[in-house]
Amino acid sequence: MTEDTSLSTELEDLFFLHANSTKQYLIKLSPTAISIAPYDAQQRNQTRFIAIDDVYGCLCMKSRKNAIQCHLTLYLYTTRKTRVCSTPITKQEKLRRLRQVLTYGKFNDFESNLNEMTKWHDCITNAIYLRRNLPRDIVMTKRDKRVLVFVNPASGAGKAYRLVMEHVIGVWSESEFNHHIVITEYAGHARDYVKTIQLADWSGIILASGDGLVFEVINGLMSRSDWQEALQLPIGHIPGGSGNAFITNIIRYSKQPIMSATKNFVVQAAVLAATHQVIPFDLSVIHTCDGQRLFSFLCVEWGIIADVDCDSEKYRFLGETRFTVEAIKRILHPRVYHGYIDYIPYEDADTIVDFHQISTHATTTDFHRDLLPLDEVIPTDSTTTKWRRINGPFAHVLITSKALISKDVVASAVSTLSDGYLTLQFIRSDGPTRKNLAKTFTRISDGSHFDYNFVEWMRIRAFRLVPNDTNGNLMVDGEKVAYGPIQGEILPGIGRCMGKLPNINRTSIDI
Ligand SMILES: Nc1ncnc2c1ncn2[C@@H]1O[C@H](COP(=O)(O)OP(=O)(O)OP(=O)(O)O)[C@@H](O)[C@H]1O
Repeated sequence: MTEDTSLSTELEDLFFLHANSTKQYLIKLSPTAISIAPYDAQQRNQTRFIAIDDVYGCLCMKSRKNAIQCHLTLYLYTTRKTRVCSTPITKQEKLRRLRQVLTYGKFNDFESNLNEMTKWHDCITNAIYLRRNLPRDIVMTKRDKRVLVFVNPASGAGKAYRLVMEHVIGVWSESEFNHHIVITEYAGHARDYVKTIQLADWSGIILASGDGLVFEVINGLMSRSDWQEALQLPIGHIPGGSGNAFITNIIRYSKQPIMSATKNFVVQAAVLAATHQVIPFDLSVIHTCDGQRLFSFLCVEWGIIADVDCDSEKYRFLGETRFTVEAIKRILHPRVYHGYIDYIPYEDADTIVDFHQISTHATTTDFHRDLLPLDEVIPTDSTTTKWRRINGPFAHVLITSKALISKDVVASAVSTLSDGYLTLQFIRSDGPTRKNLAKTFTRISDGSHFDYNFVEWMRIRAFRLVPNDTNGNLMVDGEKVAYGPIQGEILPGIGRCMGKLPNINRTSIDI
């Protein structure tokens, strides 16, 4: 990494790199980096740099070995290139959690050294805060507010609580991330809770859970009369469920590699939450045949994926593997889904719709730009309306607003968090269905199933899906809803999440 000389250095002083060492280092802090150079001028070519973007926390501690010295510990979460065994030339990007202890003892008494280190601590934490580039409203009113964290002890295989205690609390202590934990006591607890919170008391909401609690909280916030203000609270996610699509999409958007091991994935999400930026994400409004209006952040499933999602509930103890087990069963014994899909194609000009311009007195019914009442037939004459119709029968129907619907299912590879459209994909059941489904499920882990011409897909703005049967599975964000006609419409960029902008020029460090 080359130093950006246009940025002024804010602090500099002499440190040891650990308590026993006698070798001194000149350490400089700038708004973007910390440089560590041997004090001996002849060794200055050994200068190393730590990007502030890689530092998630910094704490002052008394040295246990020397009564007057004070440690300044930097906590880092950084990109490193590691060699992949099978291919000696290729290097793979890995995220590593590291500590760098800087020892300070310039003064002859501990208090003076501590005062100096407190100044360094404040400057470094301020530099981290500024790199987060938070929206003005949050900077002005919420800097010292706590984040409200819901932990669902029933999530996934019942592991969310343990994961939080073992891997999240430590990261948040190191980053001095101000939070308040509520352990949910019953289904619907988080929804009830967010309906009555004082919005001004909190700087965001984090769900340590699966996607079910994310869905519940979004819908709780949308049911408030001040829903517009409520939606301004950024939502974060610690993966604790069997499906953790919300945080997976957030990390994918940041262009970080998504950690495969559960512990590493949880640490990755905890660091991201503690250093988050606020990023918009798309929601869609959904009407179900029993008169409910729901807000979806992820997908509407019909056909094989809905059956896999719903009928794998009995294998919940298997965690994420439950989906694979049920998928194999369903591919071997495929079903046919009769009905039709009406849709409005998405056009690039649609992106100009800005829901934040809706007046503060607007109700959520103002969202319905294209939807008709569910009992009214949609006219699909192409000369008079934008609506189009696709007739079944189908084997697979999926409508998504994000790229991934679970950690290893890339439903639509090009989608981001807020691109202003839904992606409709389907497979008709008039071909070799078993073979087509097997091929699709083999390649859906990276989204390349779209390369098959039997997987039809398109970008849409609104849809109505009408099954002919009266019984079956329809899922919204993994939650089962009433079976029957269902419709929805995209609400571009209306939500805010705790994410990270992709940092294309990000440089790894070497310490
Ligand atoms: N203490 C609790 N006891 C029982 N159910 C709870 C409790 N707290 C929350 N719930 C409910 O558990 C449901 C599922 O939650 P969550 O999404 O966190 O886990 P999951 O189902 O394992 O994950 P996924 O939805 O990804 O499969 C939610 O609808 C939520 O209301």
